[in-house]
Amino acid sequence: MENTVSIRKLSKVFGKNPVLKSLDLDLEKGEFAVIFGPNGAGKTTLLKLISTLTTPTEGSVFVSGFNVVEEPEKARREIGLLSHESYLYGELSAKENLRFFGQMYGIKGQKLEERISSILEDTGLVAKTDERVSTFSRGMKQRLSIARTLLHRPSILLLDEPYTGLDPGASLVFENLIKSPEFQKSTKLMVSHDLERGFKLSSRLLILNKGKFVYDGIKKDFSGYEDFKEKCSSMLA
Ligand SMILES: Nc1ncnc2c1ncn2[C@@H]1O[C@H](COP(=O)(O)OP(=O)(O)OP(=O)(O)O)[C@@H](O)[C@H]1O
Repeated sequence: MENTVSIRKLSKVFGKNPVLKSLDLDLEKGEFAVIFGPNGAGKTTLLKLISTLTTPTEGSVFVSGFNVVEEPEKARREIGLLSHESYLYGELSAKENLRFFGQMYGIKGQKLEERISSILEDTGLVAKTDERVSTFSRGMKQRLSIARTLLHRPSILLLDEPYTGLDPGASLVFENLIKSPEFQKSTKLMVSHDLERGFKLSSRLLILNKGKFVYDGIKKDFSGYEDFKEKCSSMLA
């Protein structure tokens, strides 16, 4: 099976702080993996490295075959990142924001307009299409962030604590979208502190602790969530 994320001997050092220590990871196409781990383990740093927001100290990351350091633009087109940061422009309308991001991802013309209409509908934002984002409620901004993440139909979804910032309505929109046929085939890597939700959604479970994977297994190895919690919670401290 094709690997859509391939990480080799990846290390990241901030100053004198070694945050990620020679990580290896392969994600197969369509896999839904969740990374758990204590505060400061390096989870967000790992997602930032995959999404080209920061660069490795050592090692390599390939996204759908593109080296994130050598071909960051091509790698970025493959990725949708949903995190606490909305990356939206307050002075632009919902549509203008999506146009901006769509163009950045190389989508143009009629195709872009169709994608924008469709994702605004999916996220329940049609009535807000031409309104400035600075006037949006927090929930509306969250919905638009989801739209921005999914607009270019990324093959890889990187989800950094996606539920932390989402209200129940936006959570539902998000879950329905990632379970939809369009995104079922995309590879998903989620970072979460919510063990139960992460366990339920994913097929593969990873635990990162002090910059190293201390567990890498599949959900089927456990009889259920309680079993997972019992066997793995000691690794999360
Ligand atoms: N830009 C940066 N400059 C310096 N240190 C950083 C930077 N970004 C992260 N760090 C440090 O790297 C370590 C790992 O941070 P990271 O945010 O990746 O952890 P995390 O596992 O996502 O934690 P949490 O669960 O608390 O979000 C921390 O010690 C943090 O202070």
